[in-house]
Amino acid sequence: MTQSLFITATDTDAGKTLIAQSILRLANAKGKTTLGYKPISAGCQQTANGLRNEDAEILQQQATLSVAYEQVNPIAFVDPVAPHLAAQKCGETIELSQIQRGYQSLFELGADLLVVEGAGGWRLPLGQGMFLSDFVRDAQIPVVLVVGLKLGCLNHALLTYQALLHDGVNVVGWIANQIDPDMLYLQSNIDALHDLIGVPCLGVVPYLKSSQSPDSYININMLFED
Ligand SMILES: Nc1ncnc2c1ncn2[C@@H]1O[C@H](COP(=O)(O)OP(=O)(O)OP(=O)(O)O)[C@@H](O)[C@H]1O
Ligand SMILES: C[C@H](N)[C@H](N)CCCCCC(=O)O
Ligand SMILES: [Mg+2]
Repeated sequence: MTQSLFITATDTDAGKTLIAQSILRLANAKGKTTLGYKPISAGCQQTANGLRNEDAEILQQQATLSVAYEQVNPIAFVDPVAPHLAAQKCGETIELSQIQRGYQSLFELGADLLVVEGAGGWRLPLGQGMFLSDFVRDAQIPVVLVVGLKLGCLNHALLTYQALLHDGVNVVGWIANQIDPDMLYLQSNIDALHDLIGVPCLGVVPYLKSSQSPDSYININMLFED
């Protein structure tokens, strides 16, 4: 049975891709078969093969099962902005049904783990009164919340956690990810997050040099039954 996970965060640039690829690597190392899904990307390069987004390429490369780029990332925009605004500029609308179909087709491949990376934060607007969170809620995908550790993250983390609970999704855990190398009162902030968020912490990732891996700071054992 496929275990799906949706990686959300307190904000864009909080570390969703860093954590998503780490979870894939850790699952691969346990002998699991894996797939990644980045339903919507904004911030793409135009290539001879079409639009390509770095996050989606990373997820595609880390997965053990090989699928076409368009399956990993069906909806892509050039401009690195809110996707529904990029869509508007192109005269397009983002369809929830396309996101759902893409998810279903990957799910049916039967990997042990399917890691889905959001875009921006939890309540990402898709336009027409819809949100990416609607897809996650309806598909009942368990959620991991990445908290980008920087000043202001307590409010962002709590608002996101409250919205997740309000939406009735299964929050399997949260991961603290230090994105500000000089954050003051770092440990006190992490302690406050432990107090505020009522689900397990799956890891605390320090600020990393580009050559360093987050893998040893993350524990995925509780994501799997065996
Ligand atoms: N712990 C860390 N230490 C150092 N740099 C980090 C850390 N976490 C993330 N970064 C860097 O911060 C940037 C944003 O991280 P990342 O791309 O994972 O965020 P994201 O939440 O996936 O963003 P988006 O919303 O664009 O998908 C990247 O350059 C990444 O390498
Ligand atoms: C371009 C960026 N890196 C992300 N892919 C998209 C972030 C959208 C944020 C929308 C918002 O909540 O304001
Ligand atoms: Mg990302």
